[in-house]
Amino acid sequence: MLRLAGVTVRYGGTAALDGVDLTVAPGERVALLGASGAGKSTLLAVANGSVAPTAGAVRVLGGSPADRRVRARVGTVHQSLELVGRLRVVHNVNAGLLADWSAARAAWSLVRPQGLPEVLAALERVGLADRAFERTERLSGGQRQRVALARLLVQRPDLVLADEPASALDPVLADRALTLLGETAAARGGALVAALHDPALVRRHCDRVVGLAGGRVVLDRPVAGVSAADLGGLYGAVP
Ligand SMILES: Nc1ncnc2c1ncn2[C@@H]1O[C@H](COP(=O)(O)OP(=O)(O)OP(=O)(O)O)[C@@H](O)[C@H]1O
Repeated sequence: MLRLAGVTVRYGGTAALDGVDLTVAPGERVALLGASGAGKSTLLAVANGSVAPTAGAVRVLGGSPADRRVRARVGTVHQSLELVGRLRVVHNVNAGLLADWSAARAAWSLVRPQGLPEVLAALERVGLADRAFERTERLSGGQRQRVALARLLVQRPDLVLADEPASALDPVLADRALTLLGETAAARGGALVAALHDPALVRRHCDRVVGLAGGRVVLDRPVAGVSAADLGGLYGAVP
């Protein structure tokens, strides 16, 4: 489903990833943990093809992550959300369907939202049906995070990548968001890889923990085998 072999990403003198080997199988729910700057976002960016490795090889769903057909099957909740603030919520959610559409249909969707029943159903699932026609920039940070989640739901990807998808959500909504991400991956027999900081969410929603430090994998274990001391090692102190 996802395979990184000896992947290094350099930004000038900094190695954001340094010789990372990682294989994720269908059905797995993997939590990426690590301190700020450890390389979590870079690993997700390499997996969705938005960053090319300086060295090493990446295979996603049997192909290259740069391949347009592969990218259409990979859904990402970005840390920066990647929403267009002046567009209405429905238009941003619609973008999850774009890969399946012709250019003409995509352009027309900006005038008249296409796939509306699906879009509204996704907004209902994230608790935002009543904000569907509002300008996205008027929503709170947590509401915007749920718009990005709804966009991923309508995309129905095989591989779900999420970069701190619950960082702006209250505990109940965070739990719901992780449930939806896991269900979305499971619906297509896929996998979930999520950068998370909350150990409680990790324990409830993931099977495996991959810990990064300084761009290297320093921990790779089933979640049941991860101790508070392991987490302390990743973050420099026991949380
Ligand atoms: N576009 C970039 N240009 C230069 N350096 C970058 C860039 N993106 C990331 N880096 C560097 O790569 C390293 C890893 O960054 P990354 O964003 O992957 O960490 P992270 O674990 O996701 O951190 P956080 O938890 O703060 O989001 C950091 O040292 C960062 O400064």
